[in-house]
Amino acid sequence: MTMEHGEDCCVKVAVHARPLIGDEKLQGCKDCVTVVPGKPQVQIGTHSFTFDHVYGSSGTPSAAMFDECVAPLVGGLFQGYNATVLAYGQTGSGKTYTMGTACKEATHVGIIPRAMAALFDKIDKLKNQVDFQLRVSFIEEVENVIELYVC
Ligand SMILES: Nc1ncnc2c1ncn2[C@@H]1O[C@H](COP(=O)(O)OP(=O)(O)OP(=O)(O)O)[C@@H](O)[C@H]1O
Repeated sequence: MTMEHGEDCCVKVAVHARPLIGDEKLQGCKDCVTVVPGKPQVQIGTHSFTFDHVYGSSGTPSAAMFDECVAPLVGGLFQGYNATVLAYGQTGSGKTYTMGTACKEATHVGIIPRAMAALFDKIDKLKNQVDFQLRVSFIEEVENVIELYVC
């Protein structure tokens, strides 16, 4: 698939490469994806792939990912822009972890709780000037069953 990217494109693609997890280490798996330092690029074998953003497994990628990719979209909501953030990847690649809907570790806060905190922070600052109405829906596919929650 070819996708135009850059400042002018309204679709941005960020990659979050996760480290090997317990079972993979036990099975002797080796990391095959290398994040190229200083570039939004991953290397697999001799092939390089460039994206809008690439985050490795060190540091606090979800904080940087939120600040660079999602915070501007939360700001845009208050200027009337719509935005969608979706996680795509094969099973076990880290979508739930990255989005933060299964936060078990206090040290890892994913994209959704960060977006909610930023949203309510902004609402709190503007609440004396504007009335806000919030509607939340949450959709998750679990073993081919789609669950939709609307609050
Ligand atoms: N960046 C990361 N650092 C450390 N562990 C991670 C990271 N990303 C994912 N993991 C771990 O990898 C495993 C799989 O991640 P996760 O459940 O988020 O995958 P998924 O893409 O949502 O899978 P599925 O599509 O099957 O629901 C989990 O044990 C998770 O804790």
